[in-house]
Amino acid sequence: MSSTAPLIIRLLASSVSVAGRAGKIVRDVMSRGELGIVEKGKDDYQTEADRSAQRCIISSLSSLYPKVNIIGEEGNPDSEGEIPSEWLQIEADKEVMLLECPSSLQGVKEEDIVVWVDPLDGTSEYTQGALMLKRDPWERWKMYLTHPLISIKWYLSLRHSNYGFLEHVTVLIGISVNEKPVAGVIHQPYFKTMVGEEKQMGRTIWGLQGVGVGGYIPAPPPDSLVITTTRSHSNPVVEKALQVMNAAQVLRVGGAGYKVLQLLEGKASIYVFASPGCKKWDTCAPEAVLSAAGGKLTDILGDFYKYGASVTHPNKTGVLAAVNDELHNYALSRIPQELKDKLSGN
Ligand SMILES: Nc1ncnc2c1ncn2[C@@H]1O[C@H](COP(=O)(O)O)[C@@H](OP(=O)(O)O)[C@H]1O
Ligand SMILES: [Mg+2]
Repeated sequence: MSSTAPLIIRLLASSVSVAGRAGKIVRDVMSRGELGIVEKGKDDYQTEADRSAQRCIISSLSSLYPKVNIIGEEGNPDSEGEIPSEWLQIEADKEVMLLECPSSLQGVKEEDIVVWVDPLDGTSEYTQGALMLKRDPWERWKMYLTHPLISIKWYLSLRHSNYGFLEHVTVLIGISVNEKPVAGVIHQPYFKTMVGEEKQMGRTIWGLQGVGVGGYIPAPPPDSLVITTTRSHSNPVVEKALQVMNAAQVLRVGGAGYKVLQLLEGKASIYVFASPGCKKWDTCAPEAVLSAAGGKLTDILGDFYKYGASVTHPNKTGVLAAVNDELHNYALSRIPQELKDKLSGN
């Protein structure tokens, strides 16, 4: 890797590369079929894929950037010993290495940076996708019996299912400088593309403040108002905030990363989640990519989250994101004050 490129460019290029490696780990765990689901808290689960992908990302980035503070969703992977050598990714993405660093980020030092890692955003969708992959009904039933996330009603509806939920899964790496997300990576391990006759799995979207975004084809917002929100963590307050938006359609999908992809690809124009639940690792990379594309991500009160090393992890006052300032202002103006008070604890 050229050591003359500015640090932010090298770190973003390494993050693009390691996100792809982590995505392969996510697919490999699924192919082996043993997900190793652990319940971390209410409606909060972790699998072998979350644990291994995080170890790959943190070990690789910290071997290259030892003074950068890296915070991951799954705690401290150092306690689990050495990682397999094939997980250590030290290559940097060649295209990102060619980017021009904006002058405001040229002098950034490792000590100024906090990296937020969500190794597998959309864990509910990942585990539910695993169930769909079991084509043998007996195998499915056995997995269902050990599966804490799925209701019997949902299980019975599987007859007409497809593998769609796996597309909601993303690997998120957000780079913040002086508390602000300035660069980010959203990798989609199950995105399928055809390269000639060959099917290729996975794509990586990146964003850099002052430069722009890459890895996907941008599209304008839909003509009518389409809102995207959670499909697995709803509650009455979340629903109330959706009702007041007057939307033509509500798109319920998994993961903060995938919801921001809906905005970037012109499938929705606003992302509303009026609830605590998301954490800094869920929103750092999506915020960085969305703002590099001209959008805005804040809490439900319209305030930006801060991403310094000492902040608390939960995003207590929800998420409000839009493809541009005008739609963000619109959404903010629709949220009733009593709902804002409720979330901010007033
Ligand atoms: N009520 C809740 N409890 C736990 N986690 C929540 C939550 N609401 C949102 N989250 C987390 O925020 C992310 C996006 O959620 P959602 O898909 O519902 O929009 C998910 O990240 P992970 O999948 O990485 O855990 C999810 O776990
Ligand atoms: Mg997440």
